Amino acid sequence: MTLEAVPSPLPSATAALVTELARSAAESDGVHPLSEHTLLHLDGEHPGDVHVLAYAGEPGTSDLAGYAALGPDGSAELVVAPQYRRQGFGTSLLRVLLDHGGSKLAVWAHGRLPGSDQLAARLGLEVTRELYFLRRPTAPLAEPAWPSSITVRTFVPGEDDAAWLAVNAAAFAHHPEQGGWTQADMADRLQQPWFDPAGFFLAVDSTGAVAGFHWTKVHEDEGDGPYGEVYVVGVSPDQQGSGLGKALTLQGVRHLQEDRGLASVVLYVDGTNTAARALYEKLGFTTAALDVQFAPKSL
Ligand SMILES: CC(=O)SCCNC(=O)CCNC(=O)[C@H](O)C(C)(C)COP(=O)(O)OP(=O)(O)OC[C@H]1O[C@@H](n2cnc3c(N)ncnc32)[C@H](O)[C@@H]1OP(=O)(O)O
Ligand SMILES: N[C@@H](CS)C(=O)N[C@H]1[C@@H](O[C@@H]2[C@H](O)[C@H](O)[C@@H](O)[C@H](O)[C@H]2O)O[C@H](CO)[C@@H](O)[C@@H]1O
Repeated sequence: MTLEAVPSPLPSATAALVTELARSAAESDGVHPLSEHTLLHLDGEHPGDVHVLAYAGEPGTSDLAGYAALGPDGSAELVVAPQYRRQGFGTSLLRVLLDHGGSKLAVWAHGRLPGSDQLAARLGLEVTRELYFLRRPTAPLAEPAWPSSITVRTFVPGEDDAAWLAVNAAAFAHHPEQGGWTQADMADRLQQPWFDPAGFFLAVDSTGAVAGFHWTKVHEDEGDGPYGEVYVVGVSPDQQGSGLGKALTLQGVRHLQEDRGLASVVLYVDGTNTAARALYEKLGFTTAALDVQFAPKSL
């Protein structure tokens, strides 16, 4: 076993090995081990990112047994190839993450698969965050009821970027990742094949200011048939409690099931987000899976 910590950028040949390793694990586990953010950061230079590579044999060969990603904020993910499990690769990768991330480390366990709790406990980590994965099969939905003076339109790339970033930052000021999105984070996603401005809704007030948004996403080529996602819904704090979030959510889900003909819609929501969870439960979403983050136990 050989491990090496590599600062971004990752050589493209190595990135391809990591992508294949993640695909193999997802096929075996039924859960993707790496998030959209980590996959986007496999390519290109992202200052502060660290890639940890675990080789069964010599470094630099194609015999990649495991991979871990560590961001400058301490968020991390790790995956061991199915054929290399129970051989200590996960423990070794997690030790390197702890060496580099220290007390800031917050490592995801998507789907909280068997072994993740045991591995975390062995190295003194505890669950510090729960992220619920909800699903709603296509079913009739009410028309959106827009608050007075609010109209809805779709996002115009290159024109609405700054306004969206400002409302997103305000709506998610207390969110560990979403509120900190930059123009670069947005641009990464606008360039993705799944991006569709027709599925990105902006609620604007009588002055034309953006009061809220619902950005939808369609997942294709992920094994099962295509499905939609409530990718992110946000309402400006001064507009919250007026029915806008419900109207925006309805607008996007109706678009996914009626305009895009998708059989189901999913979404992710933090366990502590009582307002959003209440809204989605009311609209018929139910829990399909749970992701957790582990962090070093507080002393
Ligand atoms: C998939 C995702 O994007 S998850 C992330 C969702 N976005 C965020 O968390 C960003 C910060 N929060 C927000 O932007 C808003 O609070 C939202 C989007 C969660 C809700 O938007 P709002 O406009 O406030 O919701 P709205 O007024 O439409 O209320 C709809 C329902 O949500 C629930 N709800 C809203 N606020 C609360 C609250 N503070 N406590 C409990 N339930 C609440 C209620 O069930 C409400 O139904 P009601 O009509 O019976 O009151
Ligand atoms: N509802 C959103 C904004 S608050 C949310 O909670 N996003 C999470 C979620 O993101 C998903 C993840 O990146 C998946 O890999 C990707 O396929 C989905 O499209 C994303 O919505 O999980 C992330 C952790 O894995 C988390 O950082 C986001 O905040």
